[in-house]
Parts: sequence; C-alpha cells; structure tokens
Amino acid sequence: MSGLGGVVTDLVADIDAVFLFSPSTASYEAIVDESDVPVVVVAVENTVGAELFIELPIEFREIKERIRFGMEGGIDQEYIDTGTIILCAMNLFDDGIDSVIRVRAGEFTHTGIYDLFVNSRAEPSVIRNVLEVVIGLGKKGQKGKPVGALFVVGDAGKVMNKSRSLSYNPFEKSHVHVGDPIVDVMLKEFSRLDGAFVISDSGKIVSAYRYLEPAAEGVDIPKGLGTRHMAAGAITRDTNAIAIVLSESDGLVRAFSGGELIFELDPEAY
Ligand SMILES: Nc1ncnc2c1ncn2[C@@H]1O[C@H](COP(=O)(O)OP(=O)(O)OP(=O)(O)O)[C@@H](O)[C@H]1O
Ligand SMILES: [Mn+2]
Repeated sequence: MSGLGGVVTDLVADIDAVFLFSPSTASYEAIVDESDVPVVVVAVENTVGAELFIELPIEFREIKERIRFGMEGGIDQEYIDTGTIILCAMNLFDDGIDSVIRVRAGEFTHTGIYDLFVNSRAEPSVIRNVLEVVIGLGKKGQKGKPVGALFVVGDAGKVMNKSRSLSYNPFEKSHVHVGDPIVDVMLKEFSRLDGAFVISDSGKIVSAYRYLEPAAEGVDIPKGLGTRHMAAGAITRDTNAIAIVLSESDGLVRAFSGGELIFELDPEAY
C-alpha cells in the first residue's frame, strides 16, 4: 500500500462537478453514466457528443491555463459558479485518464483567458488562427533566426485610426483572410519587417507595417517587456482589439486584452 488512499478519497469527496479534458469516448461514457454530478467536457472538439461542453481554442499545454480556461468557460456558460468544487480529470500520458486535480472554481484567479477568445469583437476562430500563425512563427523563426511579431485583432477601424503606416501596405486592395494557407506564408514573410499587422473582426488582413500610437496611460504590463509589448497592451486598452505578440528576445507568445497581459505560452511546447 502506498498510504495515499486517504488522499485520493479526499480528492474525490463532495465534488459538485467533473470536468473531463479531451476525454476518449470510452472514458466519457463510463464516467457520465456513473456520475451523480454534472460532467462537463472541455476539448477542442466535442467528439464525444457531450451535453455540457466548453470549446478549447487550442490544447493549452500548460495545465493551469487549460484548467483556467475551463473554469472561466464554465462560469461564463453557467455550468458552475465560484463556489463549485470541481474534479478535473485528464490524460497526460498514454491512453485513459491518469490525472485528477481538485479545485474550487473561485480559487482560480480570473484572468479573462476565456473572454479573450469567446467575448472579443473578433470571431474566436480568427483569434485561434492568428494564435496558430504566431506559434508557427515562434517555432520556426524566419530562416532559423528568431523573429518578433505583433498582431492586433478586431476593431480594425479604430486600430487604423490609432496607428500610422511605416511602409507600403501589401494588403491594400486584397481580400485575404487569416487561416488561408497562402496567407500564412505571406504573413511569415512580412513579419520580418517592423510594425504590426491589423486584422478585422472577421479575419481579413487589413494592413501590415502599422506603427501603433495608442494612449499608454493606465497600461500595466510586466516589467522587462519593451516597446512592442507596451504598444500591444496599450492598443487593447485604447480600442476593443486584442493583441497577440511574439517576442524576438525571449521567444514567448503573449496575448493582451483590455490593456493587460492575459496569458503567455512557449511555442516550442506546441
Ligand atoms: N508602437 C509600435 N507599433 C508597432 N510596432 C512596434 C511599436 N513599437 C515597437 N514596435 C516593434 O517592436 C520591435 C521591437 O521593439 P522592442 O525591442 O522595444 O520591443 P520588445 O517589447 O522588447 O519586443 P521583443 O521582445 O520582440 O524584443 C521594433 O523593432 C518594432 O518593429
Ligand atoms: Mn526588445
């Protein structure tokens, strides 16, 4: 005996809901049939046909971010409230559920990670597509060299008013959207040059090479980040856009909304 029996019993005692992260059909069905509390599935796709479902925009590798997204989504969709005690179950290694985490929804700091995707001006799929491009850029860099990039997504009219052009806009008369494979290549190419990309609510690429000039008052971004991140944070406070930044110096991807850093992730983990 490991002596952990009591710990495991305490983990599962008096829970109000179960959150299953990307479960297989077999494990979902086994649990939903037995459970006397609501079972919520959190996954990129609802392949198991769950009644209570929270859509993950990407499989956050950081477990805390994945859980946080689930909690904030659960509260937003009114599956749970801040007092709910949740057993999160997931599969980190081979097949089947191998990890359980007990958490009270209200103990998790609300960061707005769910809001950033679901309640932004831009469509969630547009934000997900931009995030995927930026992660791809972060992984490969530009011809092996690290590259920085700044994407401002949504509320494009206002963003254009708060910025100026640094160079000829290659997207001037085009009607291209993020997510299109050709566009991914173009964006990677143009990201070698300075300034920001501006993307509309529906994913249209409005401009490259924009120098952002938002009011920076009241913007509180972590110390040590430079002007690109400051401009990203500030534009999201001054407009209803969100911003996704790839840092050339530390290689991390960061997302800003409402003037605040909402999450950061390491593209190498994806
Ligand atoms: N206001 C702005 N609008 C658009 N792009 C900007 C703005 N300010 C800086 N940048 C871009 O950010 C680049 C890097 O600047 P800086 O090193 O100060 O930022 P940083 O936050 O430290 O980013 P990194 O982590 O990538 O170095 C600049 O070369 C420029 O292309
Ligand atoms: Mn820098």
